[in-house]
Amino acid sequence: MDQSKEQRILNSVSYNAIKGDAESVLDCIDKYCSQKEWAMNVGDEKGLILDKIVKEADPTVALELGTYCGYSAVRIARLLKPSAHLFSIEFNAEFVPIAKEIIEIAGLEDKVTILEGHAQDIIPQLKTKYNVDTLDFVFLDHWKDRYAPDTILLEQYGLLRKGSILLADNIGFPGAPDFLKHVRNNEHYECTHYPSHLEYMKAPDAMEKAVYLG
Ligand SMILES: Nc1ncnc2c1ncn2CCCCCNC(=O)c1cc(-c2ccc(F)cc2)cc(O)c1O
Ligand SMILES: [Mg+2]
Repeated sequence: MDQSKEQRILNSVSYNAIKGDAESVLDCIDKYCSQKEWAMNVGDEKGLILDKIVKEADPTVALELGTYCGYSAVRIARLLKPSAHLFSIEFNAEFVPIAKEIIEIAGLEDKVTILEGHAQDIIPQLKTKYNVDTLDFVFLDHWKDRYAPDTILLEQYGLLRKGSILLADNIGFPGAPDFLKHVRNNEHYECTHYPSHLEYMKAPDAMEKAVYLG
């Protein structure tokens, strides 16, 4: 059976990255996906915006929706302080082992827990099953039409606190209009728009930061 694109990305990281060096893992994926095969990692340009917001948030508990190959999990986890942890939810069973391997090559396996399943099924379990109190930072990068309903779930399950920072990928393309409608002109959120470009392409894209005000 032919290997998948995601398996080929893992092969490239495994062969070219320096073990335990998160930066080299990111550089390897960005190089492969800009020169060989496009893939839906947040990428180097939007990755700098992600870095900036993670540093600003300095989260103790972070959540990512949509792990894919683990690129943004490595990007986030490499910036976390020693006591901090990232939960990343991925529903595609084929991607989970690949992401786990890439996160391990980056030496960040102790900082990241990948939870397999749909966000809408796992979010309700975060407090009871995963001992989460509230989330300091959430990166939304899964199905674009799930951003809004899953944000509402986070609110309803008391997982957001005054100052929790949400950052959403692909506000420009593929777009997440319902999410923008939910957080903008909403007294419970303070929003900031970050224009950028689609990963590894010239096409415009953007990210949206939404700070929960309680
Ligand atoms: N825990 C969970 N719950 C629900 N869904 C879950 C999930 N875990 C995973 N998924 C399912 C996510 C599937 C991938 C989501 N991301 C995307 O669909 C995505 C697409 C593009 C794109 C751009 C230009 C194009 F021409 C084509 C595609 C770019 C991006 O940066 C994207 O993030
Ligand atoms: Mg994305």
